[in-house]
Formats: sequence, C-alpha cells, structure tokens
Amino acid sequence: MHIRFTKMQGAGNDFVVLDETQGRLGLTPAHYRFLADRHFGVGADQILTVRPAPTEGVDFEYVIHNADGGEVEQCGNGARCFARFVHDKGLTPKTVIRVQTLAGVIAPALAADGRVTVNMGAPVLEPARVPFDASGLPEQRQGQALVWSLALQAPAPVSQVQVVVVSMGNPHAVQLVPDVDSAPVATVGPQVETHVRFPQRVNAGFMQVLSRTAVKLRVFERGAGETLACGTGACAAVVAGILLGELDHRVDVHTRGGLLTIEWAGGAQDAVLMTGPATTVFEGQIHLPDEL
Ligand SMILES: N[C@@H](CCC[C@H](N)C(=O)O)C(=O)O
Repeated sequence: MHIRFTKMQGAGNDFVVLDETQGRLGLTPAHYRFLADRHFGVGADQILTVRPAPTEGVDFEYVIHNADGGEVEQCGNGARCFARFVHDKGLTPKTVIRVQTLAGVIAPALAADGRVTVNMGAPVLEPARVPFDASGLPEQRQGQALVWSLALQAPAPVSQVQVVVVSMGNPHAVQLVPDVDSAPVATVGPQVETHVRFPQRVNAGFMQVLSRTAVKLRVFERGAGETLACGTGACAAVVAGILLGELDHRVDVHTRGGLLTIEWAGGAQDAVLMTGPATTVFEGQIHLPDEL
C-alpha cells in the first residue's frame, strides 16, 4: 500500500501528518513505527492523523501516535502543526480551530505572523489523575507545589530525583537542574519514563531556570526518547516552575529546537496557553511493506 504524507515540525519536534478526512487508512502500530523510523521510514517523533469531527462543536479529531507505535492523549507541538496543516490544505477556512483529542478539546489559533497559539486547557495536579502513585511517599511542599522523591537505580547505585508531577492531558514529571546541557537526560530520562510509580509511563522534563521569565528545557519523551522540543512538556514545566515560586506567569522556554512561550495565570481552572512555530517541511508518498 502507498500512502501520502506531510512532514512537519514545530520547534524541531517532528511529525508525519496523515489525512484521514476522506477515509481511514487502516494503519497498525507497526505501520506507525515504520513511518517514524529514521532509517527505513520517513522519520518522526510522532505520527499525527487528522480525522473528521466526531461530534458537533468541534471541527476535527486529531489522533497522536508516538514513534514506538503507542497512541497517546496529547501533543502540544503537534497541535500547532495540525492547525497549520488543516488551514494550508484548505480543509477549513477557520483560523481558530476546535479539535477533539483523547485528552479533550483544545483550540489552536493561527496568528498573522505564522505562529500558532494553543489553548491547552487547565493542568491537572492531583497525583492520582496524572497518573502518579504517591502512596507511602512523604508529601514535601515547596511554594504551592508538591515535590516527590523518586528512587532510581542509576547513574549512582541508588539515587533520588525530586519531581513535580503535572498532567497536560498526558503525564509529565518535571525536575529542576542547575545546567540543562550537562543534565543526565539520556540515563535518568528512561528511568523516570518507566518508573513503577507512573502506571502509564511519563514524559521526563529537565528544566534550568534562567530568570523569572525564561527557562531552558530538555524532555525525554515517553515513547519517543529525547526530542528537540516538547510542547506539553514546556506547559508542564512552566506550571511546575510557577507553583514552585520560581517563575512569573509568562515564560520563554528555550528548547534545543526553538522557542516556545507559555502563559498560565496560576489558578486551578486557568488554561495554559502555548505559542510557537509550525512548519511544513515536505510532502511525499511512501510504500508500506506488506510484511508489517
Ligand atoms: N511531543 C509532544 C508530546 C507527544 C506525546 C508524548 N511523548 C507522550 O507520550 O505523552 C508535545 O509536543 O507535547
């Protein structure tokens, strides 16, 4: 089977985007893994699939698969690319687009300067809803944040990391580091991702605070490894930093792939706004091997 695709990126977090508005392609997790493969497929951190609106009150449905083939609830950089895709393909004339995701409805808005702002909804902070199993762990507070100690096996035989857990529809564990460039993302990231206290695994963020309005962030993503940027990771990190008392309400997040700006007023019901780029790289057609 041959399928058409569009390759996109948002702050270097890259995507294969598929159009299922005219019918399902019938892809399996093995197909998504093949498309994401940087040697045998197209190469991407996530595969985004655009479908018609499943209910009234929304314009489309957008489905997200990680590079490992697993379907996930939310993707912030993907939401901006989704909006650019449906607009540039002429699938809608709207510039504010309501889209159903597994995590609920979000609303990307295209700006005249080419950037996209997404209302990502309110963060979820109750550990059980992240989900995070906090049973038996001492509750430590810093500012308004709950900080949890996780025991890891490496790099030392047993070491501890302190994390704030946040859901932006998908789960995040954010830790503060003094220098993000030398942070042990490749060794600690996978251990946090698969830690037994996160029953659905987790995206592991490493944040260096530069000032009250600027941070540097790296994220070891669940199901994809370290990416050049993670939109929901940037939202979660800024929420954690505001709750910790370290950040103001509008923060520039410097990732290895570009700049994201995150705003959050700080109330439990307040939505997080994420602004950043969304770019089409190329379009193509690929043969999906029969043996997949
Ligand atoms: N890159 C994304 C997040 C994609 C999903 C994530 N890896 C997960 O498993 O939750 C973003 O920009 O938010």
